[in-house]
Amino acid sequence: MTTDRRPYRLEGRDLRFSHGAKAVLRGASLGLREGEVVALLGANGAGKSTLFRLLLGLSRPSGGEVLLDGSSLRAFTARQVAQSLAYVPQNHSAPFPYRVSDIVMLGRLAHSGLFRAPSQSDRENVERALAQLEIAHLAERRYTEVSGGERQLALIARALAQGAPTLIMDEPLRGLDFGYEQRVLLHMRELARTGRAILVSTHNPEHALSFADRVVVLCEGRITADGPPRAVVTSETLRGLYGVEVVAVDDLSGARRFIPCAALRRESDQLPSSPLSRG
Ligand SMILES: Nc1ncnc2c1ncn2[C@@H]1O[C@H](COP(=O)(O)OP(=O)(O)OP(=O)(O)O)[C@@H](O)[C@H]1O
Repeated sequence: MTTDRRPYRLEGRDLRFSHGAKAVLRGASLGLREGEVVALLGANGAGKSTLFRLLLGLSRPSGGEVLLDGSSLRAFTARQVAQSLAYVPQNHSAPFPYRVSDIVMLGRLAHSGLFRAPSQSDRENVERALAQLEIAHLAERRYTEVSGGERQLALIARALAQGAPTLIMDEPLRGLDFGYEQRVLLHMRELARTGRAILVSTHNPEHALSFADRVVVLCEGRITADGPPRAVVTSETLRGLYGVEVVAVDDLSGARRFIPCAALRRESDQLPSSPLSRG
C-alpha cells in the first residue's frame, strides 16, 4: 500500500453498488491526489466503469461515500462537479451529426452554462485541446462520420477543453493507433506534471507500468492492490486477474514486458522447423 500522506483530491470510501441482484462493488476504496496518474486494472466486468460513475456522481452508491477535496460529493452542485471532474466515457454516441468541434465545445458547458454563446476563451480552449491531440483537421467533420478512434480522440479533447483539475478516463486508448496512443500517454504525463490528477482504466498492464505513478487493482468488488507500478503489476497479479501465465522480462531500456507463456511455447515449438534450426 502507498505511504504518500498528501490529502486526496477525489476519494471513494468503502463503495458498494449492485446492478440488480449482482453486487458489483463490495466495499471498494481508492483515492487520487494532485499531480498523479493512477491506473486502474481489472478484468472485463470487474466494475471499473461502475466505480468511475460513482466517483463522478453519475450513480449513487448503496454504501460508502465519495469525497471531493475532503467534502461529500453530494454537497456540490452539478456545475461545481463539472468544473472539478472531467470524464472520458468508454461508450458515447451523439444523437445528431454534430461537428467534432461542437462535441469538444460541450466540455466548456461546465463554465459557460447552457444558455450563453461560447466566449472567445471557450473557443480558444477548444482549439487548444484539438491542437494538443493533433486532431485540428477533424474540427469541421461530423462526429457521426469520423472513425471510432477519431471519436475517442474527440472525447479526450472534450475532457481537456473542460479544464477540470481531475480527469477520469475509461479506457481512453481503446481504438487509438500507435502514434495517437503514445501522444495521449505523453500528454497525460504532462497534465499530471502541471498538477492534474488522472484516474485511468486500462487493459494493458505494460501501459500501467510505463505511465502510472500508482496502480490499483479491482477484483471481486474490492481494491485488492494499490501501490507503485512495479510492486503491483507482477506475473502473479496478471495470473490472478486474467488467468494467463506470463513471464516478466526487462528489455535493454529497463522497461518491463510481459510475455504470455503460450506465446513462448509456440515460438519454441516452431524453432526445429525454422530454416535456421534446420541449418
Ligand atoms: N446497466 C447495467 N445493468 C445491469 N448490469 C450492468 C449494467 N452496467 C454494468 N453491469 C454489470 O456490472 C458489472 C460491471 O460492469 P462494468 O461495466 O462496471 O465493468 P468494467 O470493469 O468496466 O468492464 P470492462 O472492462 O469490460 O469495460 C458487469 O457484470 C456488467 O455486466
